[in-house]
Amino acid sequence: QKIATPAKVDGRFCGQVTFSENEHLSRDKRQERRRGPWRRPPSPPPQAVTKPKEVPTTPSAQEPTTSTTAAAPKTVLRSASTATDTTSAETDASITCDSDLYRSADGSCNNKANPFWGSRDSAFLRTLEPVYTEANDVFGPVLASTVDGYALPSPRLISRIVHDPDDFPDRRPVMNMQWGQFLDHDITSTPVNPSTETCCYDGIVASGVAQHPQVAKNGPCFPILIPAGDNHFTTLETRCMEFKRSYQTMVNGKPEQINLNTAFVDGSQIYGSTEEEMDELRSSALGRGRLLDINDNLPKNTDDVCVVSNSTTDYCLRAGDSRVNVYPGLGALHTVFLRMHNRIADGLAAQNKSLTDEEVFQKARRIVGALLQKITYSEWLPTVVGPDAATTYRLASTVPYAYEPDTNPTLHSVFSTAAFRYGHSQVTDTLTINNVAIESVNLFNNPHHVLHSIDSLLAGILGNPGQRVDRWYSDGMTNHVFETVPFKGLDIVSLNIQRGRDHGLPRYNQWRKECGLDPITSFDDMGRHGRPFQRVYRNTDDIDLYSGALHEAPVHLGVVGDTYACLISRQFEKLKFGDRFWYQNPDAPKAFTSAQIKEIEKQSLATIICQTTGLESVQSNAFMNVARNNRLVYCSYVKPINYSLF
Ligand code: HEM
Ligand SMILES: [Ca+2]
Repeated sequence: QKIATPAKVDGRFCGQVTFSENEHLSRDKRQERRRGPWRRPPSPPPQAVTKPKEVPTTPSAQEPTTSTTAAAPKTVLRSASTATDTTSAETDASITCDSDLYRSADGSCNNKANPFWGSRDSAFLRTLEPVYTEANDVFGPVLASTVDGYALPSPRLISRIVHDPDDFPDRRPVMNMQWGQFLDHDITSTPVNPSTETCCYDGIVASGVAQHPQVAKNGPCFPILIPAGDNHFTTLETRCMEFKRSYQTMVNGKPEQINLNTAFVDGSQIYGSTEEEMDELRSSALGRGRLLDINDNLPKNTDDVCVVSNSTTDYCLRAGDSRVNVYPGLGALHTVFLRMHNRIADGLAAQNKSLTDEEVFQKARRIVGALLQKITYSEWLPTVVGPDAATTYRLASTVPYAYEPDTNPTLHSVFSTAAFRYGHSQVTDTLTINNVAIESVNLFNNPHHVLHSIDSLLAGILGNPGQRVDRWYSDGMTNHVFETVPFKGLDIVSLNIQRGRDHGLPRYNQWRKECGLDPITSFDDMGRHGRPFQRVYRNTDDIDLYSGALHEAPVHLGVVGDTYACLISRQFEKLKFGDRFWYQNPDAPKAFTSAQIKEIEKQSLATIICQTTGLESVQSNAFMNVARNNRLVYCSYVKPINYSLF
């Protein structure tokens, strides 16, 4: 039962986010929208705080380098986040945080003194300064060894030699991976340069150039040139992989990338990261406070590019994050939470006849956000970074909560560019749906199974083992990502390594030191993994973070090694203690009562799947296998939230 793929999906790769003009409202428009009916009238007088100076982009980085390059998007970029945690930004405009009842759609005004911390369009933060080559005002990616000046290995060579396809099933189910992607799309989305140019031009490989000519000029093209001898991309035509550099702004004199999502774990992948997106995803047609649906499924996206094998029954899905179609497991979780929002809205509306559409919507959104935080921190994170890091970084929900206004929740570049991409190693070669193992190439960008087989899809994700986080990847992820034309698929490992270089990310050993770990001084330090690394890298100090960290053995009871556990835990600590609307914050506006928190904490991903699908049972921690200490929850016994408490 293979689903046919169309011959061509237009030049854009699905799952890659670019700016579009209408995504960007002017600040005035945003301010105007922010004054929705649920916003408290400004009494006491609104607190005016300053907005950081609009940061100009370097013409060399952003101006079209060829006639086919699209203009840089018009957007108000926020560098309130500043290049490091400690530097302060210049300011020139102000934003009025006139509402305090609920989270804003774009995450602004969460921190009252620094209203853009964690908001959409913030520049990423740096713990270690970015490293770019600097010549003639061009900041380019570092492509040579800092030790001996030799060219760094091609990302594809690293992928093929170090991260070759192999099969090491984990004890944990596919859901452990799937929550990671769903959560990732709540907190980070880095736009690429909006140019529509095809970077792999005819003859680029045959000409023998080391890099695309635009690299020296900081143009958008930075395609991955594949060395001869590749076992999959063998022809001159296929030995070039499309890659556009990320959109850049300038922060403290250096290029910086930006985040299109709200940093907070606030359900922005469900609700959108702007007021406009949120408005478009809502509907009161079937009752107050609901999200738009089509027969309890996600609504239609007419702008996206996805595989629609049967246009009468299938359509591209729409959600708060544009990448919803990339993988069916992801679309399934989006559907579960869309349904959960609508169940909650119906429950609240039935309980309280006087609530307006707006009030029901915001209350339901707040409960869904709390559920996401509870599941992420209490059920999922300890299985990823292990219970020790969860304790060290105060991630457990049993730690008494006190909001820290000096904690900046804005995402760190290293987290989005490398550490949190560890989950690509967990992706399996197939998903079993209706008893058929379907290959990745027929899963990417294909909403069919989400629309027609969600129960079977989820049962497979909960019941089948995922892959271990290790240096080995599935063939689907290294040779066939978003493939619609044979041998024109992408390699996720190559993209991740190239992205690290695009963003000027310091190298693996520097991050080990930053995390208080010993640097790797000899390939022998890497044990049996040293040999493949030595085949591609000349020096251990050249190893790219994304690649190097994946040779580490997992931490006790977690899936990632020490370096990623450190980088991931640090970020989640900030996302918790830097979130004024954190569900356990007793001082949050409209703070949940302890009875309400208890009621929320009774729910789990298992009970939520139970309430929104036809499954009969789900293991109580959905991220671990069924075991004596992880028994099945029988869905017929699951009680919905007691809405009378809210
Ligand atoms: C299930 C299949 C998945 C596919 C097909 C997929 C695909 C992709 C692609 C194509 C990119 C952009 C790469 C680039 O050009 O830089 C990306 C980025 C990323 N992925 Fe995945 N991914 C998957 C699963 C996951 C999982 C399980 C996680 C985490 C546990 C994850 C975390 C990330 C992160 C953090 C980014 C960077 C996001 C940003 O800021 O833009 N992905 N993924
Ligand atoms: Ca978010």
